[in-house]
Amino acid sequence: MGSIPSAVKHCLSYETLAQDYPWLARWLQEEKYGAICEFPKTVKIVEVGPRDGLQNEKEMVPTEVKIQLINMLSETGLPVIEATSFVSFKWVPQMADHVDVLKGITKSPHVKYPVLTPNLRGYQAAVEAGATEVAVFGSASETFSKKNINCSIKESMLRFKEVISSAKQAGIPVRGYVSCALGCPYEGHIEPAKVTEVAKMMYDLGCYEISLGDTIGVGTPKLMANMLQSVMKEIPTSALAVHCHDTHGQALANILIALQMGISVVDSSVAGLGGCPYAPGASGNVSTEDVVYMLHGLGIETGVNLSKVINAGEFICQALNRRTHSKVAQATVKS
Ligand SMILES: CC(C)(COP(=O)([O-])OP(=O)([O-])OC[C@H]1O[C@@H](n2cnc3c(N)ncnc32)[C@H](O)[C@@H]1OP(=O)([O-])[O-])[C@@H](O)C(=O)NCCC(=O)NCCSC(=O)C[C@@](C)(O)CC(=O)[O-]
Repeated sequence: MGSIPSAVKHCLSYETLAQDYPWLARWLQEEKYGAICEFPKTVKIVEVGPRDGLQNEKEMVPTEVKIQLINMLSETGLPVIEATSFVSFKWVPQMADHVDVLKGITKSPHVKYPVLTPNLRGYQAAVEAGATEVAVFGSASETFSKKNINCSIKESMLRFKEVISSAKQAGIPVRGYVSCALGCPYEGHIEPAKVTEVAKMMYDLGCYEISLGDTIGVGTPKLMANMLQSVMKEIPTSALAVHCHDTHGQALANILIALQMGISVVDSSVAGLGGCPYAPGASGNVSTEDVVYMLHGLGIETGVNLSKVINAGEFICQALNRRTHSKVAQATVKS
């Protein structure tokens, strides 16, 4: 079991500790107390910029710009690029060109291009347009569920069930999102038990991966650890991802603790673009550039070429006439 600090031995039963906090137990097992605990050797980055990053833009972003952004990102080594969403154009006008985007991109055989599908109608349209992976998106907050997808959590599960059973028949993998995992713009604090319940329902329905979203970026590492600890009791760690918005500047810290707890899938957005139209106050996602920089600095492999991501970020920022939110890009690109 390695050397356990005597202070810990005296305060707590190590067995109880190891049972309740498996990630902490792993950490304590390190021979050198104080050494950084085991991080995953590789991390899969799920790039959500073209969808989450652009969905909240007020001015319509030309379809060709979206296509060029995805094509540039496809050359960076990113394994997953969320391309668009098959939602109602009345709800999210920016994603109305979903068919043209999905059909217009040059698909790399090394990249997956999932799209959001809130219901069977969206799923069918996505598949018709060539989608080979989809994502359903639920919420741990009842109010957010109603505001975002116009139905209760219970109703959303019925919709997801339809999508997932059709997808299963077609051999299409389905990812699941749980929004408001660390707080809700309408309800405030969300109990980890509620996040766990919703995540478990989606996992049991057949989502291969559950992405836990700090939709409005209110989380802190402590909240992240508490929430993950609860969810990990029900869902294998290898099937979990974190999706952090950086509203309060906590995203990298939250990701770091998630990595220390064994999470090896991280969502991020090029140039830190983003925000959900139904989550007032939410700022952009954590930037892909900053996540890649941190991961590489930790010696974690991503397969991603940082300078190519910075170029893609520069491209989209120029197209939007916007300064990048990525600190790494700001430090690297001389304007
Ligand atoms: C879910 C619905 C469609 C329900 O919308 P609804 O109004 O309940 O559905 P409805 O069945 O009553 O239909 C209303 C209209 O939408 C149409 N419709 C119905 N379904 C579709 C569809 N799939 N695609 C296109 N159109 C659709 C339907 O045909 C009808 O058209 P009308 O008769 O009025 O002309 C709507 O609420 C919606 O589109 N919501 C999407 C909201 C959204 O995209 N939010 C952002 C993504 S979530 C997010 O960003 C968070 C995340 C994932 O990043 C993680 C995190 O950060 O936490």
